[in-house]
Amino acid sequence: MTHNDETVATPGVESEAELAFEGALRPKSLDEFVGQQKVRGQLQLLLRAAEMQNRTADHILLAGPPGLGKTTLAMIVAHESNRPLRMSSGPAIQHAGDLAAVLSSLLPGEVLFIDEIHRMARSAEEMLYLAMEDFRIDIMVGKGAGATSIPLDIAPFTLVGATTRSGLLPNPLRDRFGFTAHLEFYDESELEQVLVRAAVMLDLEIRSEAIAEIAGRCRGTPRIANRLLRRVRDFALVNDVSASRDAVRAALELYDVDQLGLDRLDRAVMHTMLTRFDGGPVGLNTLAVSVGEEAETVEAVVEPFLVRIGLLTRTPRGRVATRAAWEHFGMAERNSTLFSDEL
Ligand SMILES: Nc1ncnc2c1ncn2[C@@H]1O[C@H](COP(=O)(O)OP(=O)(O)OP(=O)(O)O)[C@@H](O)[C@H]1O
Repeated sequence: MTHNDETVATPGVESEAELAFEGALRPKSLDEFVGQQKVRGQLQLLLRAAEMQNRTADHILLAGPPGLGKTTLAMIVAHESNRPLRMSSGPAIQHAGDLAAVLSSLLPGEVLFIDEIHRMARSAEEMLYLAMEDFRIDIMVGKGAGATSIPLDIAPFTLVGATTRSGLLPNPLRDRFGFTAHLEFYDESELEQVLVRAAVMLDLEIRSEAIAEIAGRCRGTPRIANRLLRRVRDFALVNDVSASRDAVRAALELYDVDQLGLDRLDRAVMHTMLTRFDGGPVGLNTLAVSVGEEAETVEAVVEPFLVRIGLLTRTPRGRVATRAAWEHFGMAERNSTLFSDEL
Protein backbone atom coordinates (compact mmCIF):
# COMPACT_ATOMS: atom_id res chain seq x y z
CA MET A 1 0.00 0.00 0.00
CA THR A 2 1.54 3.29 -1.02
CA HIS A 3 0.59 6.86 -1.31
CA ASN A 4 2.57 9.76 -2.58
CA ASP A 5 2.71 12.17 0.29
CA GLU A 6 4.67 11.35 3.41
CA THR A 7 2.59 12.17 6.44
CA VAL A 8 3.24 11.14 9.97
CA ALA A 9 -0.06 9.40 10.50
CA THR A 10 -0.98 7.68 7.29
CA PRO A 11 0.69 4.28 7.03
CA GLY A 12 2.53 3.48 3.86
CA VAL A 13 5.77 5.40 3.51
CA GLU A 14 8.47 4.17 5.85
CA SER A 15 12.03 5.35 6.20
CA GLU A 16 14.72 2.78 6.96
CA ALA A 17 14.93 3.93 10.57
CA GLU A 18 11.15 3.57 10.95
CA LEU A 19 11.29 0.07 9.49
CA ALA A 20 14.12 -0.98 11.78
CA PHE A 21 12.26 0.38 14.77
CA GLU A 22 9.10 -1.39 13.65
CA GLY A 23 10.98 -4.66 13.32
CA ALA A 24 12.46 -4.36 16.80
CA LEU A 25 9.04 -3.63 18.26
CA ARG A 26 7.18 -6.56 16.77
CA PRO A 27 5.77 -8.84 19.43
CA LYS A 28 7.22 -12.34 19.03
CA SER A 29 4.38 -14.39 20.50
CA LEU A 30 0.59 -14.35 20.69
CA ASP A 31 0.86 -13.57 24.40
CA GLU A 32 2.89 -10.43 23.70
CA PHE A 33 0.52 -9.36 20.91
CA VAL A 34 -1.79 -6.68 22.30
CA GLY A 35 -5.55 -6.70 21.58
CA GLN A 36 -7.40 -8.62 18.82
CA GLN A 37 -8.41 -11.04 21.55
CA LYS A 38 -10.81 -13.06 19.45
CA VAL A 39 -8.36 -13.52 16.59
CA ARG A 40 -5.61 -14.50 19.02
CA GLY A 41 -7.82 -17.18 20.56
CA GLN A 42 -8.80 -18.49 17.14
CA LEU A 43 -5.19 -18.65 15.97
CA GLN A 44 -4.06 -20.31 19.18
CA LEU A 45 -6.60 -23.08 18.67
CA LEU A 46 -5.72 -23.56 15.04
CA LEU A 47 -1.99 -23.82 15.75
CA ARG A 48 -2.45 -26.09 18.74
CA ALA A 49 -4.66 -28.49 16.78
CA ALA A 50 -2.08 -28.70 14.00
CA GLU A 51 0.68 -29.33 16.51
CA MET A 52 -1.28 -32.13 18.22
CA GLN A 53 -1.83 -33.83 14.87
CA ASN A 54 1.72 -33.18 13.75
CA ARG A 55 0.64 -31.50 10.51
CA THR A 56 0.91 -28.07 8.95
CA ALA A 57 -1.69 -25.57 10.14
CA ASP A 58 -4.56 -24.63 7.81
CA HIS A 59 -4.05 -21.67 5.51
CA ILE A 60 -4.78 -18.31 7.15
CA LEU A 61 -6.06 -15.07 5.62
CA LEU A 62 -5.48 -11.87 7.58
CA ALA A 63 -7.67 -8.99 6.45
CA GLY A 64 -7.76 -5.38 7.62
CA PRO A 65 -6.40 -1.87 7.16
CA PRO A 66 -2.62 -1.26 7.14
CA GLY A 67 -0.60 -1.21 10.33
CA LEU A 68 -2.90 -3.37 12.47
CA GLY A 69 -0.47 -6.28 12.80
CA LYS A 70 -0.91 -8.63 9.83
CA THR A 71 2.82 -9.06 9.13
CA THR A 72 3.47 -9.37 12.84
CA LEU A 73 0.87 -12.13 13.15
CA ALA A 74 2.35 -14.01 10.19
CA MET A 75 5.72 -13.95 11.93
CA ILE A 76 4.11 -15.12 15.15
CA VAL A 77 2.41 -18.04 13.36
CA ALA A 78 5.82 -19.25 12.15
CA HIS A 79 7.47 -18.63 15.50
CA GLU A 80 4.76 -20.29 17.59
CA SER A 81 4.61 -23.33 15.36
CA ASN A 82 8.40 -23.48 15.23
CA ARG A 83 8.48 -23.40 11.43
CA PRO A 84 10.62 -21.37 9.07
CA LEU A 85 9.03 -18.32 7.43
CA ARG A 86 9.25 -17.29 3.78
CA MET A 87 8.04 -13.79 2.92
CA SER A 88 6.73 -12.60 -0.42
CA SER A 89 4.14 -10.14 -1.67
CA GLY A 90 1.45 -9.89 -4.32
CA PRO A 91 3.20 -7.18 -6.34
CA ALA A 92 6.34 -9.37 -6.53
CA ILE A 93 4.32 -12.20 -8.10
CA GLN A 94 3.49 -10.90 -11.54
CA HIS A 95 3.70 -14.23 -13.41
CA ALA A 96 2.83 -17.81 -12.53
CA GLY A 97 6.56 -18.56 -12.87
CA ASP A 98 7.38 -16.19 -9.97
CA LEU A 99 5.07 -18.17 -7.73
CA ALA A 100 6.28 -21.55 -9.05
CA ALA A 101 9.83 -20.58 -8.06
CA VAL A 102 8.75 -19.80 -4.50
CA LEU A 103 6.47 -22.81 -4.07
CA SER A 104 8.88 -25.36 -5.51
CA SER A 105 11.64 -24.29 -3.13
CA LEU A 106 9.58 -24.39 0.09
CA LEU A 107 10.89 -26.50 2.96
CA PRO A 108 8.46 -29.02 4.46
CA GLY A 109 6.14 -27.27 6.92
CA GLU A 110 7.33 -23.79 5.97
CA VAL A 111 5.03 -20.81 6.55
CA LEU A 112 4.67 -18.78 3.35
CA PHE A 113 3.55 -15.19 3.94
CA ILE A 114 2.16 -13.33 0.94
CA ASP A 115 1.47 -9.69 1.78
CA GLU A 116 -1.04 -7.77 -0.36
CA ILE A 117 -2.15 -11.07 -1.80
CA HIS A 118 -4.96 -9.33 -3.75
CA ARG A 119 -2.31 -7.80 -6.01
CA MET A 120 -0.95 -11.10 -7.28
CA ALA A 121 -1.26 -11.91 -11.01
CA ARG A 122 -4.39 -13.86 -12.03
CA SER A 123 -2.34 -16.67 -13.59
CA ALA A 124 -0.49 -17.12 -10.29
CA GLU A 125 -3.76 -17.23 -8.35
CA GLU A 126 -4.83 -20.24 -10.35
CA MET A 127 -1.57 -22.00 -9.57
CA LEU A 128 -2.04 -21.17 -5.91
CA TYR A 129 -5.47 -22.88 -5.73
CA LEU A 130 -3.96 -26.25 -6.56
CA ALA A 131 -0.92 -25.71 -4.36
CA MET A 132 -3.09 -24.82 -1.35
CA GLU A 133 -5.39 -27.77 -1.82
CA ASP A 134 -3.18 -30.62 -3.03
CA PHE A 135 0.39 -29.35 -2.42
CA ARG A 136 0.99 -29.70 -6.13
CA ILE A 137 1.58 -27.33 -9.03
CA ASP A 138 1.36 -27.79 -12.77
CA ILE A 139 4.35 -26.45 -14.65
CA MET A 140 3.63 -25.52 -18.26
CA VAL A 141 6.32 -26.56 -20.70
CA GLY A 142 6.41 -25.29 -24.29
CA LYS A 143 4.02 -22.96 -26.08
CA GLY A 144 0.94 -23.14 -28.28
CA ALA A 145 -0.39 -26.49 -29.48
CA GLY A 146 2.67 -28.39 -28.23
CA ALA A 147 2.44 -27.09 -24.65
CA THR A 148 2.10 -29.67 -21.92
CA SER A 149 1.76 -29.41 -18.18
CA ILE A 150 3.97 -31.39 -15.85
CA PRO A 151 2.67 -31.96 -12.31
CA LEU A 152 5.15 -31.28 -9.55
CA ASP A 153 4.67 -32.18 -5.89
CA ILE A 154 5.64 -29.47 -3.43
CA ALA A 155 6.30 -29.59 0.31
CA PRO A 156 3.26 -29.17 2.59
CA PHE A 157 3.13 -25.56 3.77
CA THR A 158 0.90 -23.08 5.52
CA LEU A 159 -0.03 -20.03 3.50
CA VAL A 160 -0.62 -16.83 5.44
CA GLY A 161 -2.11 -14.22 3.12
CA ALA A 162 -2.58 -10.60 4.12
CA THR A 163 -4.88 -8.16 2.41
CA THR A 164 -6.23 -4.69 2.95
CA ARG A 165 -8.99 -5.48 0.45
CA SER A 166 -10.40 -8.95 1.00
CA GLY A 167 -13.31 -8.07 -1.27
CA LEU A 168 -10.94 -8.15 -4.24
CA LEU A 169 -9.94 -11.77 -3.70
CA PRO A 170 -11.69 -14.19 -6.03
CA ASN A 171 -14.00 -16.60 -4.19
CA PRO A 172 -12.06 -19.76 -5.11
CA LEU A 173 -8.98 -18.29 -3.43
CA ARG A 174 -10.85 -17.03 -0.38
CA ASP A 175 -12.55 -20.41 0.05
CA ARG A 176 -9.23 -22.22 0.29
CA PHE A 177 -8.23 -20.48 3.49
CA GLY A 178 -9.18 -22.55 6.54
CA PHE A 179 -9.49 -19.41 8.63
CA THR A 180 -9.98 -15.71 7.91
CA ALA A 181 -9.13 -13.19 10.61
CA HIS A 182 -10.60 -9.72 10.30
CA LEU A 183 -8.36 -7.35 12.25
CA GLU A 184 -10.15 -4.45 13.92
CA PHE A 185 -8.90 -0.98 14.85
CA TYR A 186 -7.52 -0.96 18.42
CA ASP A 187 -9.20 0.78 21.30
CA GLU A 188 -7.37 3.42 23.33
CA SER A 189 -6.44 1.21 26.27
CA GLU A 190 -4.88 -1.32 23.89
CA LEU A 191 -2.97 1.44 22.15
CA GLU A 192 -1.72 2.66 25.49
CA GLN A 193 -0.26 -0.81 26.11
CA VAL A 194 1.44 -0.71 22.70
CA LEU A 195 2.84 2.73 23.49
CA VAL A 196 4.10 1.85 26.95
CA ARG A 197 5.95 -1.13 25.49
CA ALA A 198 7.49 1.04 22.75
CA ALA A 199 8.46 3.79 25.23
CA VAL A 200 10.36 1.23 27.29
CA MET A 201 12.18 0.06 24.18
CA LEU A 202 13.00 3.66 23.23
CA ASP A 203 14.13 4.32 26.78
CA LEU A 204 11.76 7.28 26.82
CA GLU A 205 10.31 8.61 30.07
CA ILE A 206 6.79 9.66 29.30
CA ARG A 207 3.83 10.56 31.50
CA SER A 208 0.66 8.48 31.41
CA GLU A 209 -1.47 11.49 30.31
CA ALA A 210 0.90 11.94 27.40
CA ILE A 211 0.54 8.27 26.47
CA ALA A 212 -3.26 8.65 26.62
CA GLU A 213 -3.09 11.74 24.40
CA ILE A 214 -1.15 9.85 21.71
CA ALA A 215 -3.44 6.81 22.02
CA GLY A 216 -6.41 9.04 21.24
CA ARG A 217 -4.80 10.40 18.10
CA CYS A 218 -3.29 7.44 16.30
CA ARG A 219 -6.22 6.29 14.18
CA GLY A 220 -6.66 3.07 16.19
CA THR A 221 -3.43 1.78 14.60
CA PRO A 222 -0.35 0.45 16.44
CA ARG A 223 2.02 1.41 13.62
CA ILE A 224 0.89 5.03 13.82
CA ALA A 225 1.04 4.94 17.63
CA ASN A 226 4.68 3.91 17.45
CA ARG A 227 5.46 6.51 14.83
CA LEU A 228 3.83 9.36 16.74
CA LEU A 229 5.73 8.30 19.83
CA ARG A 230 8.99 8.73 17.93
CA ARG A 231 7.98 12.20 16.82
CA VAL A 232 7.14 13.11 20.43
CA ARG A 233 10.48 11.71 21.53
CA ASP A 234 12.20 13.91 18.90
CA PHE A 235 10.22 16.94 20.01
CA ALA A 236 11.10 16.43 23.68
CA LEU A 237 14.76 15.88 22.83
CA VAL A 238 15.20 18.86 20.54
CA ASN A 239 13.28 21.26 22.79
CA ASP A 240 14.81 19.84 25.94
CA VAL A 241 11.41 19.31 27.58
CA SER A 242 9.83 16.28 29.21
CA ALA A 243 7.41 14.11 27.23
CA SER A 244 4.30 15.65 28.79
CA ARG A 245 0.80 16.01 27.42
CA ASP A 246 1.62 19.55 26.29
CA ALA A 247 4.67 18.28 24.45
CA VAL A 248 2.49 15.68 22.70
CA ARG A 249 -0.03 18.33 21.69
CA ALA A 250 2.66 20.65 20.37
CA ALA A 251 4.47 17.85 18.50
CA LEU A 252 1.32 16.51 16.90
CA GLU A 253 0.19 19.97 15.91
CA LEU A 254 3.52 20.42 14.20
CA TYR A 255 2.89 17.21 12.25
CA ASP A 256 -0.71 18.14 11.36
CA VAL A 257 -2.35 15.40 13.40
CA ASP A 258 -5.61 16.73 14.84
CA GLN A 259 -7.54 15.70 18.00
CA LEU A 260 -9.26 12.83 16.22
CA GLY A 261 -5.98 11.64 14.75
CA LEU A 262 -6.92 12.81 11.25
CA ASP A 263 -3.90 13.56 9.12
CA ARG A 264 -3.46 15.65 6.00
CA LEU A 265 -4.93 13.08 3.62
CA ASP A 266 -7.92 12.29 5.85
CA ARG A 267 -8.68 15.99 6.07
CA ALA A 268 -8.20 16.51 2.35
CA VAL A 269 -10.76 13.78 1.65
CA MET A 270 -13.28 15.21 4.10
CA HIS A 271 -12.63 18.79 3.00
CA THR A 272 -13.20 17.83 -0.64
CA MET A 273 -16.39 15.96 0.20
CA LEU A 274 -17.81 18.84 2.19
CA THR A 275 -16.81 21.76 0.01
CA ARG A 276 -16.75 20.41 -3.54
CA PHE A 277 -19.48 17.80 -3.32
CA ASP A 278 -21.74 19.33 -0.65
CA GLY A 279 -21.15 16.30 1.56
CA GLY A 280 -21.88 13.76 -1.18
CA PRO A 281 -22.89 11.28 -2.31
CA VAL A 282 -19.74 11.10 -4.38
CA GLY A 283 -18.14 8.09 -6.08
CA LEU A 284 -14.82 6.70 -4.86
CA ASN A 285 -12.95 7.37 -8.11
CA THR A 286 -14.15 10.97 -8.39
CA LEU A 287 -13.16 11.57 -4.79
CA ALA A 288 -9.72 10.00 -5.27
CA VAL A 289 -9.00 12.07 -8.39
CA SER A 290 -10.09 15.22 -6.59
CA VAL A 291 -7.53 14.70 -3.81
CA GLY A 292 -4.83 13.46 -6.23
CA GLU A 293 -4.63 10.01 -4.67
CA GLU A 294 -5.14 6.44 -5.86
CA ALA A 295 -8.64 5.08 -5.34
CA GLU A 296 -7.15 2.02 -3.66
CA THR A 297 -5.39 4.16 -1.05
CA VAL A 298 -8.51 6.19 -0.33
CA GLU A 299 -10.57 3.01 0.00
CA ALA A 300 -8.14 0.87 2.01
CA VAL A 301 -6.24 3.44 4.09
CA VAL A 302 -8.38 6.54 4.54
CA GLU A 303 -11.99 5.41 4.48
CA PRO A 304 -12.04 2.59 7.04
CA PHE A 305 -11.01 4.96 9.80
CA LEU A 306 -13.34 7.77 8.72
CA VAL A 307 -16.20 5.27 8.68
CA ARG A 308 -15.17 3.86 12.04
CA ILE A 309 -15.22 7.28 13.74
CA GLY A 310 -18.50 8.17 12.10
CA LEU A 311 -17.45 10.98 9.74
CA LEU A 312 -18.31 9.16 6.55
CA THR A 313 -20.74 6.51 5.38
CA ARG A 314 -20.70 4.34 2.29
CA THR A 315 -23.99 4.17 0.43
CA PRO A 316 -24.89 2.48 -2.85
CA ARG A 317 -24.89 5.96 -4.44
CA GLY A 318 -21.45 6.91 -3.13
CA ARG A 319 -19.70 8.29 -0.07
CA VAL A 320 -21.64 10.65 2.18
CA ALA A 321 -20.32 12.93 4.95
CA THR A 322 -22.23 12.58 8.21
CA ARG A 323 -23.57 15.34 10.42
CA ALA A 324 -20.60 14.70 12.76
CA ALA A 325 -18.26 15.52 9.86
CA TRP A 326 -19.91 18.89 9.27
CA GLU A 327 -19.67 19.58 12.99
CA HIS A 328 -16.07 18.44 13.34
CA PHE A 329 -14.99 20.82 10.60
CA GLY A 330 -17.10 23.62 12.04
CA MET A 331 -19.37 23.95 9.03
CA ALA A 332 -23.11 24.25 8.62
CA GLU A 333 -24.46 21.28 6.71
CA ARG A 334 -24.32 21.78 2.93
CA ASN A 335 -22.76 25.20 3.35
CA SER A 336 -19.56 25.28 1.39
CA THR A 337 -18.46 28.84 2.08
CA LEU A 338 -17.04 28.55 5.59
CA PHE A 339 -14.19 26.25 4.90
CA SER A 340 -12.09 27.65 2.11
CA ASP A 341 -8.90 28.38 4.07
CA GLU A 342 -8.90 25.31 6.26
CA LEU A 343 -6.19 23.32 4.45
N1 LIG B 1 -1.14 -6.09 18.45
C1 LIG B 1 0.02 -5.45 18.44
N2 LIG B 1 0.73 -5.30 19.59
C2 LIG B 1 1.87 -4.60 19.58
N3 LIG B 1 2.42 -4.03 18.49
C3 LIG B 1 1.77 -4.17 17.33
C4 LIG B 1 0.55 -4.89 17.25
N4 LIG B 1 0.12 -4.87 15.97
C5 LIG B 1 1.03 -4.18 15.29
N5 LIG B 1 2.02 -3.75 16.09
C6 LIG B 1 3.16 -2.95 15.69
O1 LIG B 1 2.76 -2.14 14.61
C7 LIG B 1 3.71 -2.18 13.55
C8 LIG B 1 3.02 -2.52 12.25
O2 LIG B 1 2.51 -3.85 12.29
P1 LIG B 1 2.48 -4.77 10.99
O3 LIG B 1 3.64 -4.47 10.09
O4 LIG B 1 2.33 -6.16 11.46
O5 LIG B 1 1.15 -4.27 10.30
P2 LIG B 1 0.46 -4.78 8.94
O6 LIG B 1 -0.99 -4.98 9.26
O7 LIG B 1 1.20 -5.93 8.39
O8 LIG B 1 0.60 -3.53 7.99
P3 LIG B 1 0.64 -3.50 6.35
O9 LIG B 1 -0.70 -3.92 5.88
O10 LIG B 1 0.93 -2.05 6.05
O11 LIG B 1 1.75 -4.41 5.93
C9 LIG B 1 4.79 -3.17 13.99
O12 LIG B 1 5.92 -2.44 14.40
C10 LIG B 1 4.25 -3.86 15.19
O13 LIG B 1 5.25 -3.95 16.17
